[in-house]
Amino acid sequence: MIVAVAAHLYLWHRLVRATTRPGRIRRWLTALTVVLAALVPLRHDGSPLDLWNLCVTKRTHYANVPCEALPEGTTLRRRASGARCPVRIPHSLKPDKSPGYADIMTTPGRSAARRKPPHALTSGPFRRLWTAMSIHGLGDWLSLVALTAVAGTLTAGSGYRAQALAVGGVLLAKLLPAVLLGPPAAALAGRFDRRLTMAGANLAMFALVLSVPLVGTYLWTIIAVVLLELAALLWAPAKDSAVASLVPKERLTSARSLNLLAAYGTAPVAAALFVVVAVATDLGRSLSPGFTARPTDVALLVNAAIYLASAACLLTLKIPPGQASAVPVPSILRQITAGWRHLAADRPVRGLIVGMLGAVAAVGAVVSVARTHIGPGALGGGDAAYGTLLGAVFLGMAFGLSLGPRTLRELSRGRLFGLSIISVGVLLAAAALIHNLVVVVLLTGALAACAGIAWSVGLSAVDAQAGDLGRGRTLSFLQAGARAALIVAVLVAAPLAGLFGHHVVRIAPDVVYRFDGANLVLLVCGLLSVVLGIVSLRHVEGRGGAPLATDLFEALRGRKPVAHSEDDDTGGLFIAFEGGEGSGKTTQSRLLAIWLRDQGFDVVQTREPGSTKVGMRLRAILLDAAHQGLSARSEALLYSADRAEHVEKVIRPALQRGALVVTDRYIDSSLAYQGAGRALDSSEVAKLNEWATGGLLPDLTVLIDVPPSIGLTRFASPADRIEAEPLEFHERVRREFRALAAAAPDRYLVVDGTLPQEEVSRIIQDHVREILPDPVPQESEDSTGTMPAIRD
Ligand SMILES: Nc1ncnc2c1ncn2[C@@H]1O[C@H](COP(=O)(O)OP(=O)(O)OP(=O)(O)O)[C@@H](O)[C@H]1O
Ligand SMILES: Cc1cn([C@H]2C[C@H](O)[C@@H](COP(=O)(O)O)O2)c(=O)[nH]c1=O
Repeated sequence: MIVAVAAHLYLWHRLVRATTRPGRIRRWLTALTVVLAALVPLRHDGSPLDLWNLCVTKRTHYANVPCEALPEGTTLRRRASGARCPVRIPHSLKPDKSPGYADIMTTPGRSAARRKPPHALTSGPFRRLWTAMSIHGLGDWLSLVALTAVAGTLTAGSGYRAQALAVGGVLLAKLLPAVLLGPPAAALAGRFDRRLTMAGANLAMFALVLSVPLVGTYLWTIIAVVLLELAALLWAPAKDSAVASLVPKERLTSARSLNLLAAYGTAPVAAALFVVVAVATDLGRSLSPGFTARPTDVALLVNAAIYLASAACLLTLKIPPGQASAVPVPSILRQITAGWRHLAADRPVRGLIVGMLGAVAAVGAVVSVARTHIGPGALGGGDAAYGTLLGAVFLGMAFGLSLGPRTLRELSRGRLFGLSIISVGVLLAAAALIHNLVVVVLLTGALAACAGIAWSVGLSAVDAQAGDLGRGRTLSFLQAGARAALIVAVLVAAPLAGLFGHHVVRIAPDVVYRFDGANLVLLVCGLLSVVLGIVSLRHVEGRGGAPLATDLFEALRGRKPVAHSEDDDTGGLFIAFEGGEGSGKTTQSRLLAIWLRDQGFDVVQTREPGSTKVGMRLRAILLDAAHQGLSARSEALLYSADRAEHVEKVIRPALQRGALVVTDRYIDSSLAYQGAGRALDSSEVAKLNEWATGGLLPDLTVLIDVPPSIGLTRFASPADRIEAEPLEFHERVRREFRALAAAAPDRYLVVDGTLPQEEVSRIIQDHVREILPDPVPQESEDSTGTMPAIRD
C-alpha cells in the first residue's frame, strides 16, 4: 500500500515536471499532486496507471534486455565509437535467436510506444496480489534484520565469541532450508490451492515471528527461523503460479519486473523501518521509565503485523482456483553442477562466474559479522546503527545493480568487472581498519554498490554466453551459486570472527587499537577480493588495448580509450567482420565495401588469412586438410604471422592514407578459434596478436552470429581443415565471439546472421553510417560555405 502510494506520488510529480516550467504554477501543481495522490483510489483501473504508461514509455531504456522482451518494431539505438544509430528489432526475430542483440541503449519510436502492451499493474487483481507480495517482501527483509539483531540481543551477556556464533547460526538457519528442502517443498506446494497456500504461509509466519519475543530463547529463535523459511518455500511457487494465472501473456515481462521489485526493492525500506522502530523504541524508553520493551522485540511485533497484513490482502483477493505448477525443481547442487559444466568450459566466463560469486560472498561476510562489528565490536553502535549498516548494504547493492551496465561506458566491460571486484576488496579492507561508524556505513554502501555493478556486468556477459543453456537456466545457476557462496561465507566468517574473539593492541603507552574477529574477517575478505579481482581481470581481458590505468583515466573523463597502437594518427576507419563458418562475413564485407565506395570513400577490402604474398602461402598451409594434427601453438603462430604481414603491408598503409579498411576476420578469430577452439590460453593468444599487430584494433567489429549447425550447412565445397572440426569446436568458437562482443559492447555490432542477407546488410549499413568520417574535409567545407548558392 505504502509502495503503491509512493509510486502514484512519483508519477504525478513526473507528469507535473514534464508538463510545466519551473515557477509558482509548478509549485502549486506539485502541492496538488500530493493531495490528488492521497485521493487516488488504488483499485481504480484508470488514470494513474495510464499516466504510468505515459511517463514510462516516453523515455525507456532497454539496457541488456533480450530482444524477445522488446515490442516488435522497437527502434533501438546502439552506441559505437561514440555514435548512435537506429536498428529495428525485426518482426521475424525469434526468442531463441536473440540473446545479446539488445545489449543496447534504446528509445522506442512512436510506433513502439503505441504498440506497447498495457502495464501489468493496470489489472486490478494483479495490483492487489502485487501489493500483498510487496508487503510480504518487506516482512521477509525485516525478519532478516530483526532476527539477526535478536540473536545478538539474546546472547549479549555471553561475550563476543558467543554473539558472533549466534548471529551466524540465524543466518545459516535462514539459508539452509532452501538448499536442503527446496525440491520437496515445491512439490508439496503443488498439491494445495495457491491462494490458501499463500495466505496460510503468511499466517504461519505471523505466528512464528510473534512467538520469538514471547518465548525469548535463542534455541526457539533458531527453530522459528527454520520454520519461517519452510513457510517461505511454500509461498514462493504458489505466488509465481498466481502471478501467471492473473497476468495475460503479453504483460508477463512487466509482471516479472514488478515481482523482482517486490522481492528485492523492499530490502532498503525494511532496513529503514527497522531503524525507525529502533530509534522510536529507544526514545520511548528514555521518555517513559515504565516502557521497557527492547527495540528488537518491537521490530518483531511490527514484522508480525506486516505478515498479517499480507495475509489479509490475499484473503480478499480472487485468484482462479488451482495449484502451483508441479514442475519438478532440480536440487541446488544439480543446478550448480549442470550450469558450471555448460558455462565454465570457457575461460573468460569461468573468470566472470568466480568473480561474481566472490562479490556475493564478500557481501555475505559483511552481513554475517555486521551485528558483532557494530554491537560489542569496535564501532560501539546499537540496533539503529545495525539497521543503518544493513540499509547501506541493500541500498548500495540496488544502486550498483541498476547502474551496472551504464557505469563508465567507455571502459571495456571486462575491465569494469575486474576493477569493481578489486574496489570491493579495497573498500572492505578500509572498513575493517577504520573505527568510525559513519565512515564504515559509507564504505559499506560503496562496496555493496561495486558488488552490484560486478554482478550486473557479469550477468549480461554470462547471459550472452548461455547459448542453448538458456536465460532462465543461467539465472537459476547463478542464483543457486550465489546461495552456496553466501552459505560458505557465513560458515567461514561467523566462526572465524568468534574464534578470533576480542583483541586490543597497544600501539603506544596511551594509544590502543581494537582488532576483533569481525575486523579480521573483513580484512581477510578484502584481501581475497583484491586477489580475485586481479585474477578475474586476467581471465576476462580477452584482447590488447590501452594500459589499464590510461584506459580507466580516459573512461573517468568520459572519453574513449586511447588506442595503444603504433600509429595513433591514422585518419581512416577500420572495420572487421567476424563470425563462425558460413555466417556470411565474405558476402557482407563485400556488400559493405561496395556501398562505401558508392558514397565516394577510398575502401580497401581485405581478408585473413591470405591477403599478402606470404599470407597466401600461409593460408594454403593452414587450411590444407592434409595438415591435420598441426599443433595448436604452430597454428596460432602462423595465423599471427599472416596478421603481422597483413597489418604492415595492407591495413596500416591504407589507414595512414585515410582509407576505410574492411577486413573479413581479424584478431577475434584467433581468440575464438585458437583460444577457445584449441583451448590455448586466451590471454597469451591476445598478447601474441597485440605484438604482431602493434596493438592495432578495429574501430568497429561486426559479429555475424549464426549457430554452427546452420553455418556449416551453407557450403557446397568440401570442408577445409578447420571447417572439418567437430560441432563442439565450432560451438566453443561461437561462444567466445559472443563473449568478446559482450565484454566491449561499444566496439561491436552483433547481427543475427540467420536473417535474410538484405536485412543483415541494412542493419550493418545503418550502424556504419553513424560512424563514418565526413567525406568532405573541413577545409573544403569552409571554402564551399562562402560560395554563393546555385539556384535553378
Ligand atoms: N543471410 C544469409 N542467409 C542465407 N545464406 C547466406 C546468408 N549470407 C550468406 N549466405 C550464404 O552462405 C554461404 C557462405 O557465405 P559467406 O561465404 O559469405 O560466409 P563466410 O562467413 O564468409 O564463410 P567462411 O567461414 O568461409 O568465411 C554463401 O553461399 C552465401 O550465399
Ligand atoms: C583469421 C583466422 C582464421 N581462422 C580460421 C577460420 C576459418 O576456418 C579459416 C579461414 O577461412 P575463411 O573461409 O577465410 O573464413 O581459418 C583461424 O582459425 N584463426 C584465425 O586467426
